Amino acid sequence: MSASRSRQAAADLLIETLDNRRTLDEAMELSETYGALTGPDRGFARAMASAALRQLGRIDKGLAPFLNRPIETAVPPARALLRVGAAQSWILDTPAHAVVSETVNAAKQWARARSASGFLNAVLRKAVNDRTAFDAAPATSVWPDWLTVELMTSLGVEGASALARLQMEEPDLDLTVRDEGFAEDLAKRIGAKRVGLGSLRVASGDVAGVEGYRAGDWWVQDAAAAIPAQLLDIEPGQTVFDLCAAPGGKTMQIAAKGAKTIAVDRSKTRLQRVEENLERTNLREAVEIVAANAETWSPDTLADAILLDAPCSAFGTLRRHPEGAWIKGPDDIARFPEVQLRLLKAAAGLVKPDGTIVYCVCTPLKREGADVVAAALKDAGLERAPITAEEAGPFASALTGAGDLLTLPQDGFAHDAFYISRLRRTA
Ligand SMILES: C[S@@+](CC[C@H](N)C(=O)[O-])C[C@H]1O[C@@H](n2cnc3c(N)ncnc32)[C@H](O)[C@@H]1O
Repeated sequence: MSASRSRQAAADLLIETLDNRRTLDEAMELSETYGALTGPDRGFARAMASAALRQLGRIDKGLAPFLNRPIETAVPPARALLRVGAAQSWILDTPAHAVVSETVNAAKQWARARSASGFLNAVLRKAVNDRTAFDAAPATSVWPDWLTVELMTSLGVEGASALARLQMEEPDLDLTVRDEGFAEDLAKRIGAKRVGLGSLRVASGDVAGVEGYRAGDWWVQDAAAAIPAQLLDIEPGQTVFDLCAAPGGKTMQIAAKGAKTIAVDRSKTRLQRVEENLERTNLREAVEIVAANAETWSPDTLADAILLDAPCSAFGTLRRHPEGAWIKGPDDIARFPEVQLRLLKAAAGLVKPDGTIVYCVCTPLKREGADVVAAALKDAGLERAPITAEEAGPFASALTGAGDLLTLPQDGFAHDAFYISRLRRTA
């Protein structure tokens, strides 16, 4: 019974994400079937849903030979259970008899799926014995076709393929340590590897169980996401604006360097996360939190430095949030370059002459990275302050000819894809 409940919960998570266009984190909050599970059943349900989302396009290609209609035409519970069954067999190596019997049982016990149980049984019995089409599907078919074209246009065929292969692996957990001086010691105690510019890496798992969580000694932040704030080169006491700050990963880095930090975000809900994160890490007093649109916000003083982590398509974080490839479409991401350019131009007016702006986006799409920076350099009173190989350290191979960073799998260890440019106000 509990084995089939975990299959039903995994399928429910897929319906919440793919049909109702929510993130997997939101789905796990909302799904009552998932919420009712405990212990290993809950962990297995999450693992099945996560594996299915991570390789969704390949799974659909793998199932296609056993279906006489496109999978999209199946009713949502049947479609979701098919994908859950395939993910168990082809990715999680669940024994064939358990895949078929427990996934079909899940359908029989689920009113909305009951009528599809015979169909599921027939398809899954074939699928567990034949993964040929799944194995033959190219890595880039983890994404919908339109996104593969987008990523190939920005990164080339090999670059996009490398990103897709990375998405198929379960990512580790990266931590940023509040007090850099304790990083080495903490790394030893929790058995972490040092990666990037001072991040610690542990296997993914229960975050709150890692030593130092409650004391606020560290926070979760991908090794590439930790770079932008490091490039600000802040002196203690300087005024730094963190525009687009929530949930506050980079705000904490800036505050931990002793800067007078103003964290601006237009989402009051997301600013609550900033507040919680600052409280937990004992950095709350160093930061003023402002709910405002950074395009029109007019503070009393100019900043010594600004970090602008602009809203973006977030396709550089698909290995952590693979559902992003399926719940966003071309129309959802079309507006970003204009918004990013407006925010960058606004930032140029908020920093002192000679002051630094670090612009970053967690996407490898050229039109949200290099193209936005090129447009701002034309008429926003900014010049590039190229990032040096010494500053980039293990990310040096990610430096562009112009001195920006585009962090991709080429750096030799897995991390998110970010575009980062450092600019200076000229007058
Ligand atoms: C990529 S996230 C920022 C992540 C954050 N810097 C961190 O490291 O944790 C982008 C943020 O921009 C905010 N945002 C989008 N448009 C904005 C605007 N016009 N003004 C201020 N914040 C904005 C969103 O609410 C979102 O929280």
